[in-house]
Amino acid sequence: MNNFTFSNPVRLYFGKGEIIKLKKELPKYGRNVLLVYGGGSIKRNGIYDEVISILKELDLNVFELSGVEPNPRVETARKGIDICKRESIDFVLAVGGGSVIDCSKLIAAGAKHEEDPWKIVTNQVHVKDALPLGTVITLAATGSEMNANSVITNGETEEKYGWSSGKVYPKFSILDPAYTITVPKEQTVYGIVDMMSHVFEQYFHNAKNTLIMDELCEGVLRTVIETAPKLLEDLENYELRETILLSGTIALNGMLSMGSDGDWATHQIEHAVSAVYDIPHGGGLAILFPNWMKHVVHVNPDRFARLAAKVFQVDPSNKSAEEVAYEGIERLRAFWTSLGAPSRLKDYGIDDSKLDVLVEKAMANGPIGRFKVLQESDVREIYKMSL
Ligand SMILES: NC(=O)c1ccc[n+]([C@@H]2O[C@H](COP(=O)([O-])OP(=O)(O)OC[C@H]3O[C@@H](n4cnc5c(N)ncnc54)[C@H](O)[C@@H]3O)[C@@H](O)[C@H]2O)c1
Repeated sequence: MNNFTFSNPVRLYFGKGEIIKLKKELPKYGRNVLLVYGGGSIKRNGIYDEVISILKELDLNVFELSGVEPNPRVETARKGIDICKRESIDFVLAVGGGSVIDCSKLIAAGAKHEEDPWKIVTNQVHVKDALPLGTVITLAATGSEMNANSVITNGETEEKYGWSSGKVYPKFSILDPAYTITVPKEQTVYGIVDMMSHVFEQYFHNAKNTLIMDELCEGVLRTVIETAPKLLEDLENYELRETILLSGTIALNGMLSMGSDGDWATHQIEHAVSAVYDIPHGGGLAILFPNWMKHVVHVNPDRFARLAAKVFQVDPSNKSAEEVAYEGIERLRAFWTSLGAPSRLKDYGIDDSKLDVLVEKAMANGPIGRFKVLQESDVREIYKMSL
C-alpha cells in the first residue's frame, strides 16, 4: 500500500426518524440558516414540511434557495452566496441529492471569499474557510453527504468540474432511507450505477498489496449487485433502500482509497458529456465505464480477472486472464442493461458531431487517469466506442 493519512469528520445520523437530530445539531451554529433544495420533490414527499417544522420549533431565521438543478450550476451557487453575504447566514442546510449538496458546498465556501465561485471550482482560489454545512440526503448515489467533493457546471461555458476542500465536509449528515423511497426508478438506477462506478474508480490503481481494500471494494459491489434488482422490483422496500443508501455513502467517503490512488479518468470523460448535453451523470457513466475498461484492460488483466471472478462470478478455469477479464466487463454491461441503464451515447441522441469539443473538455487540464494515463487519442477512442 501507499502511505496515507485518513480523516473524515462527518457525523452520520442513519435510520428512520433521524431527522429529529436536527434539533441537537442546529443550535450549535447560530440563528440564520440557509435552506437549500432542488426542484420541489421535497415539497411533494413531505420532507420539506418535516424540516421546516423543526426549524420553526428551534426559532431559527430561515432563508431559502430552491431550484438547484441536477448537474448544479455555478449561477445558482452565486445566488446562494449573495443570500449568505446579505443575510449574515450562519449555517447552510442542504436537503436533497448530490446536486443540492454539491451546490451547497460551493455556497458555503463562496460565502467566505470575495472572488467569483467559479475560481474555486477551477482551483484558481484556494479555499481558506467555509460556512458550516449540514445535509439531509434524499437520494442514494454520490456519497457527497460524507465527502469533501463537489461537482459544478458552468452553463455559460459548458464546463463541468469537480473540486474538493476539507473545509466543506458536512458537519453532519442525516440519512433516513425512508426519504429515498420516492426516488423514481430511472433515478434509482443512475444512483446505483454511480456508486458502483465510484468503487471501480478506486479499485483500479497501481498500488501493491491492497488485499483488504480489494475485498472491501468487492464486498460493496457484490452487495449492490445483489440488492439493486430486488429494489427495482420493490421501490418502496425500506430495507433495500437502507442497504443501497449506506452502500452509496461507503463507496465514496474516502475509506476505499486507503493506501492507493484511484483512477478517476472516466468521471472526467463523463463530466464533459454532461456539461455539453446535460444528461444524468449515472447514465453517462453506464455508457462509458465498460468502454474505459476495455480500453485499459491490457494494463493489468489479472486485476480485471480478479474483479470478474470475485464480483461477477466468472469461472476462470481453462481461460486466460484476458478472457476472464473481458467476460467480467461484458457481465457488468449486461447487469447495467438489465437494470435499464443506457449503453450508448445515441440513447441520449448524442452523435459524433461534437466529438472534438468533448475530447477538448475532458482533457482541459491535461492527461487524465492514474491506472493508465490517458492521452487525447485514448479519450477519443473511448468516446467513439460509446457512440
Ligand atoms: N460530490 C460528489 O462526491 C459527487 C460524486 C458523484 C457525482 N456527483 C455529482 O452529483 C450530481 C448528481 O447527484 P445525484 O445523483 O444525487 O442526483 P441529483 O441530486 O441530481 O437528483 C436527481 C433528481 O432526483 C430528484 N430527487 C432527489 N431526491 C428525490 C426523492 N427523495 N424523491 C424524488 N425525487 C428526488 C431531484 O429533484 C433531481 O431531479 C451530478 O452533478 C454529479 O456529477 C457528485
